[in-house]
Amino acid sequence: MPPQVSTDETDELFTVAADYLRKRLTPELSQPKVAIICGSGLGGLVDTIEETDKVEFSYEEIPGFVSSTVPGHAGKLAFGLLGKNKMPTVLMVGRFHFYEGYNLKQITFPIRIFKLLGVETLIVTGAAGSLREEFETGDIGVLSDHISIPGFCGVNPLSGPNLPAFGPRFTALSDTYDYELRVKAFKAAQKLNFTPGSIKESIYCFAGGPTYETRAEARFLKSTGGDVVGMSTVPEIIVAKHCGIKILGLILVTNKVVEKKPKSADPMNYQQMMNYQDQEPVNHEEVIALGVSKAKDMKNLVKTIIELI
Ligand SMILES: O=P(O)(O)O[C@@H]1C[C@H](O)[C@@H](CO)O1
Ligand code: HPA
Repeated sequence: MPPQVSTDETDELFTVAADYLRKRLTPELSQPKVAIICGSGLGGLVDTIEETDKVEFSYEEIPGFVSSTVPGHAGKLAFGLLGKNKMPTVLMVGRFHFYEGYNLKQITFPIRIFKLLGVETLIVTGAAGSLREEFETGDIGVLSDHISIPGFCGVNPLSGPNLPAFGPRFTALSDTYDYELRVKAFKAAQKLNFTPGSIKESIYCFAGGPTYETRAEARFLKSTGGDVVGMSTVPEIIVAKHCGIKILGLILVTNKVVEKKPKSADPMNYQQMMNYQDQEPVNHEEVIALGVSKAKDMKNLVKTIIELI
């Protein structure tokens, strides 16, 4: 049974967890340069590494890791070589979410382990709902910025004592999303002949979940300037930025966020105007199914980006 994480114990556990993994890996795999976090339904990204090289650890066996409790998040760490350039890579096949009851230190614990192992680039993937007409289901968003709704209320993974070994007390987030990596994402999409316009720069709104948005919340989020909304991604990105890892965020648009009222409603017909039920509510099964159906595109995209690094 691995030690359980409490916020106070976490600091020493970074070294314990990194040593645990290092001791069980070949020198080639124990110093990954790239880490990938697989979002809902995107666990298939693990197939981008060759089966022959792959070494996997279930989260339950790694000191300090909590468990993935959400369907579509397998709960294992996979090490291997990825792409033609055989990039040493670690994949989190399944992530942790705030709404699972974990604190932000627990959710972001793996990021500092990656830093200790030598990771220089983090590719975060996730599912998100579209807040904009022009963001269609199945589109891929390349994150250019984010808005952390919990962050405005002081819910931030860097709250509490700073860990100077990893980074400064105050971290600027104005240039969080690496320019070169964003360009590489678009180059890779072009190389793969993705439909023009199906990959777009996007601003991600982080909401705590697990509830999807009310119509009024959706309207509020649209007014903030965000393009997509999801329940993850930002905590990991903040901690990666704190410790100087380069970041690329890739979002799969799995659904459209609810509309205020039916578009077709006749303003003179109160029965139509008050009937909000004509849009199917979003559900997690649909989110996973979309992820699985786009898995091949996401895999090819990530692999091609890494070959351009
Ligand atoms: O882990 P991600 O952000 O990919 O998953 C999204 C957010 C919730 O976990 C879930 C809701 O359907 O999908
Ligand atoms: N809202 C929040 N999180 C999500 C959504 C959504 O519509 N879709 C996938 N994750």
